[in-house]
Parts: sequence; C-alpha cells; structure tokens
Amino acid sequence: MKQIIVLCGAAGTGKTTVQTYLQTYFNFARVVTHTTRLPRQGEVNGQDYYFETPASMAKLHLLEKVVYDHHQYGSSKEGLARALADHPGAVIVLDTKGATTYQQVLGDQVVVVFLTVSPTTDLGHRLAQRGDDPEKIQSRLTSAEFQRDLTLPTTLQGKAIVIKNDEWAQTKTRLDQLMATILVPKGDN
Ligand SMILES: Nc1nc2c(ncn2[C@@H]2O[C@H](COP(=O)(O)OP(=O)(O)O)[C@@H](O)[C@H]2O)c(=O)[nH]1
Ligand SMILES: Nc1ncnc2c1ncn2[C@@H]1O[C@H](COP(=O)(O)OP(=O)(O)O)[C@@H](O)[C@H]1O
Repeated sequence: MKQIIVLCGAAGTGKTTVQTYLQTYFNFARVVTHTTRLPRQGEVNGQDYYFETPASMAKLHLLEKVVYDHHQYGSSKEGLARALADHPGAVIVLDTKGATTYQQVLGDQVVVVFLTVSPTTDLGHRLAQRGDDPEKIQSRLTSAEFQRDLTLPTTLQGKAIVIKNDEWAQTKTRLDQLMATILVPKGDN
C-alpha cells in the first residue's frame, strides 16, 4: 500500500519546505489542493494550488473542505489518486482539521506529521522572510485557525508524529529516519 504523508501545523512551521524535501529526495508526489485565496508572489496555479473562485470551488468533488483564515481550502480524491499513480507515495499539506479527516477516512495508509516550533521561534518573522504581505501576515497570525493549529489536537494525539522544526538540519535527520521506516515494505522490518 502506497503511503500518504499528511503535513500539518501552524503557518510558518515548515510544511511546504518539508513537502518540497520529500518530493525532491524521495520522489513523493505533491498533492495539489484547491483554495479560494489569492496566489502569493511566485505561486503558480496547478503547482502550488489550484486557485479557485467560490463558484468554481462549489463545483468540485472534494474529499474534505475547510475554511481557514476566511478562505476555503479543499482536496479531491482524484488529485490524490493521480498523485499516487506514478510515485512511491504522496505528500499533502492540510490544516489539522483536514489531517484528522484523512486519518479517520484513510487509516493506516496515512502518516500524519505535525510540525511545531519552540515558543521562542518567531513564526511572523518566517512568514515575512518568505515574502508574505505584512497585512496578510497579521490576518494569518490572529486567525482562530492559526491559533488552533499551534497545538496538536486531541484527535491526533498518539497518532501523529511530532517534529519540532527549529533547526532544519535536525528536521532533515528526523525526516530521513521516518522515510526509512515508511519505505521498508511491511514484513521486512
Ligand atoms: N483541510 C485542508 N487544509 C488545507 C488544504 N490545502 C491547504 N490547507 C491548509 O490551509 C492552511 C493555509 O494554507 P496557506 O494559505 O497556503 O498558508 P500557509 O500555512 O501560511 O502556507 C494551511 O494549514 C494548509 O495546510 C486542503 O485541501 N484541505
Ligand atoms: N528550520 C527552519 N529554520 C528557519 N527557517 C525555516 C525553517 N524551515 C522553514 N523555514 C522557512 O520559513 C518560512 C516558512 O516555511 P514554509 O515551509 O513556507 O511554512 P508553512 O508551509 O508551514 O507555512 C520559509 O521562508 C522557509 O524557508
């Protein structure tokens, strides 16, 4: 069974960075999800997200859908199937609500990774370094969903792997260890 790695955690904790690492070094397929938010500078339709209007979003057949910081986000079964078809596994970035749905619906096929940082790490600074618009950073950091996703929800406790992404070198080591366990076929370990 091909595994689906679900990355969740608050904005700036490194979900997209980890996703790119798993794509580049383990050939896992990025599952592109849908959103009604506007593209950030450098984001490409179909690569980072499928950028939708509320009307086009309503027509999609989605596995799950959430509202995060006033915008809709959702992922499709078709997108997941496409990603898995020609790759050893898939990696998808979701909020903790979506991660819980995936864990409940897909069970053992899903490995949930919750990314966090030490309280001393300034996530606003990371978003600014990423080039986010200052007004959007303010909205994001004060949103109920951002605040919620700073903490592992009870629905994922004991089920998610928690990685503290303060130092990238340590995160990379943890990811390499995790991938070594995921890529060993069951029965061989
Ligand atoms: N449930 C769910 N969450 C999603 C989906 N796509 C993206 N997200 C989450 O939506 C939140 C906002 O994403 P984004 O606007 O890209 O901001 P970022 O977290 O600062 O990179 C993040 O927690 C993502 O993980 C989706 O299809 N479903
Ligand atoms: N361990 C780390 N130390 C410092 N900066 C990091 C680290 N991991 C990621 N970043 C940077 O933080 C910013 C936010 O990371 P990103 O992966 O976009 O987060 P998310 O997708 O969770 O919002 C990016 O500029 C990224 O390069």
